[in-house]
Amino acid sequence: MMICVSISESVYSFSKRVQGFHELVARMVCEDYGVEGLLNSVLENLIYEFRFFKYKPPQTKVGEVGLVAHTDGNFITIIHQHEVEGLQIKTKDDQWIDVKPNPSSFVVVAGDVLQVWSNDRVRSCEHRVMMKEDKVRYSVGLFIVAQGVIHAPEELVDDEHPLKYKPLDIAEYTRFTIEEGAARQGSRLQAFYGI
Ligand SMILES: O=C(O)CCC(=O)C(=O)O
Ligand SMILES: [Fe+2]
Repeated sequence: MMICVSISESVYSFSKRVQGFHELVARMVCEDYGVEGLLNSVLENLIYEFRFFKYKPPQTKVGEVGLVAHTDGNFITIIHQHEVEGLQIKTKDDQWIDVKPNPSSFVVVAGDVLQVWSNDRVRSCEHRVMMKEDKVRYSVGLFIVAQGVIHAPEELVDDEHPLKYKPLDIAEYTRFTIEEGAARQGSRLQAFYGI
């Protein structure tokens, strides 16, 4: 029982710190696009889900897929890998690059909802897990999830950036991403909007 209490306290305090880091990232995004006045309304509409992942060592060969390529359907995800590598990010020129684990580093992954909110200024990032070492792999992620209906603020719509997406109903999009599953080829956001 004591162990449970101390684990839940540790998880809570760790996730609170990562939440603080996310708030900094959100501030940087808003400042970068000249909409710092919107920061509070963006943050107010978010909830935080902390998830733990455990990947078995590769069953047949080293270099097995642990998690298929996908973009996250939420706003932003912050990932931390514990010791064993595996996370890969796809670059703009379609190259997969390894993200090496480091005790003090976190990976900030833009999700589909940030792409909609930013009117395509920030693109959701394709990533996957490749099991390259013959070891169990642990990672944690703080999934920052928007609620309600998300649309690009008018400040981010202009002649150079015409409105790209109709308002996104998060509940409807979540249902769609669950039905499509992570294994779908191509962008779920594009499929949802039929573009
Ligand atoms: O385990 C990881 O490093 C990534 C997990 C992930 O991308 C996800 O659950 O969406
Ligand atoms: Fe992901």
